[in-house]
Amino acid sequence: MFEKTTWIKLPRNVLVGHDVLNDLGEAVGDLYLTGRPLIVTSPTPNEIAGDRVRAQFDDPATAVVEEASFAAVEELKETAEAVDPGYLIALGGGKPIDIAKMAADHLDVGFVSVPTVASHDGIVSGRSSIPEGDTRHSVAADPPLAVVADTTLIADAPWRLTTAGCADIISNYTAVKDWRLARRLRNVEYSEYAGALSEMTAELLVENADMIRPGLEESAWVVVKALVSSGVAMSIAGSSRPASGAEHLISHQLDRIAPGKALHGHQVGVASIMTEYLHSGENGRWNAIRDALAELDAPTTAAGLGIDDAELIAALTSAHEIRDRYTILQGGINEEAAIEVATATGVIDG
Ligand SMILES: NC(=O)C1=CN([C@@H]2O[C@H](COP(=O)(O)OP(=O)(O)OC[C@H]3O[C@@H](n4cnc5c(N)ncnc54)[C@H](OP(=O)(O)O)[C@@H]3O)[C@@H](O)[C@H]2O)C=CC1
Ligand SMILES: O=C(CO)COP(=O)(O)O
Ligand SMILES: [Zn+2]
Repeated sequence: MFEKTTWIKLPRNVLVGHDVLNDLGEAVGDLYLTGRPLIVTSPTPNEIAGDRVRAQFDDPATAVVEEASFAAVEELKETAEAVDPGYLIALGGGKPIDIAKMAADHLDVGFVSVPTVASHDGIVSGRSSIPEGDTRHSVAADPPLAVVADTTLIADAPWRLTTAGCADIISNYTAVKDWRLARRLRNVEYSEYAGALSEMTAELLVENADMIRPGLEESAWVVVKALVSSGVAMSIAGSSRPASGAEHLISHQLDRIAPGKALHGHQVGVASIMTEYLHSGENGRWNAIRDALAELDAPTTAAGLGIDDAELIAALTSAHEIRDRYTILQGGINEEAAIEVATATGVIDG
């Protein structure tokens, strides 16, 4: 008997463009939600856009989160108990969006994502990534009911956050290679649709890297659209597989070994250069990944990430231990081989 079931949860409305923050109320109205909104934001986006958001709703409440942590999720749930919102609106970067996403799941209400930076694909996905101690938990949750991404705001945000978003997308290229490898060697469930969408998104960004420039609204638009595609690919797959392979394992290890030194997207970008080399050897496309990152002003070396060579090698050699996800690093890479790949790709000087 045929027993497969596919349940894909996707945002219903995705609005990307010039001044679309002014259309947030209308986009939310179109979702037929009831009750008052609780706006979950952090200090800077609250200052930049909080009033414009509040002005579009009756009786809105606001919670300002300062850090991404499980304690912040619990605190937000307590606020929600007092406020009794019908839904949450997450306004800001990954920090308030992840907190709102997780709290919305626990509270069994929907949430709307209003990113003010294009820093990684978590701003549109159904996954929260919350640090706790020296580990990072990747938690499944429902994706946003709608995404409203104002490219005017995002184009004005710090450029390094946008280049991190680009690098997170470029890393999908190796994530899909790892996923296919896992399908071949471990019969891991694989979605052709999600794999193709994710890969195409990364390819498009690599091809158009020279057109993505600071302060340009059109560039913000290209990057946000790519982040949306990547989030959709994860929703189709029902996991982060299309966007998270060995390069993400290395980045998650760097978060433990060298916390707070570099942005998530920048770390996965540098790691992706090396995992592409491991997949395809010296004649593979690792230099196309490196060149696209460089074109976008994203780091391509350990030094560019602000981490020392020993930290990078420690992350490479231990990345396979942190998660049960089959990748090119399955079984681990020894120190000698790690130094070899990092040196051959110019990530360390050797
Ligand atoms: N769900 C997922 O798949 C993933 C989630 N993450 C998580 O996301 C978080 C990191 O994401 P990131 O977006 O960098 O985090 P933040 O939300 O902390 O945003 C980054 C910085 O940008 C500021 N900011 C936000 N909007 C603007 C703007 N329009 N102009 C100027 N500054 C602005 C914030 O200020 P301020 O703090 O003052 O508000 C903050 O200092 C981490 O918590 C990480 O764990 C990372 C990768 C994947
Ligand atoms: O960052 C992500 C995709 O870009 C999420 O992946 P993880 O599941 O590894 O946290
Ligand atoms: Zn990522």
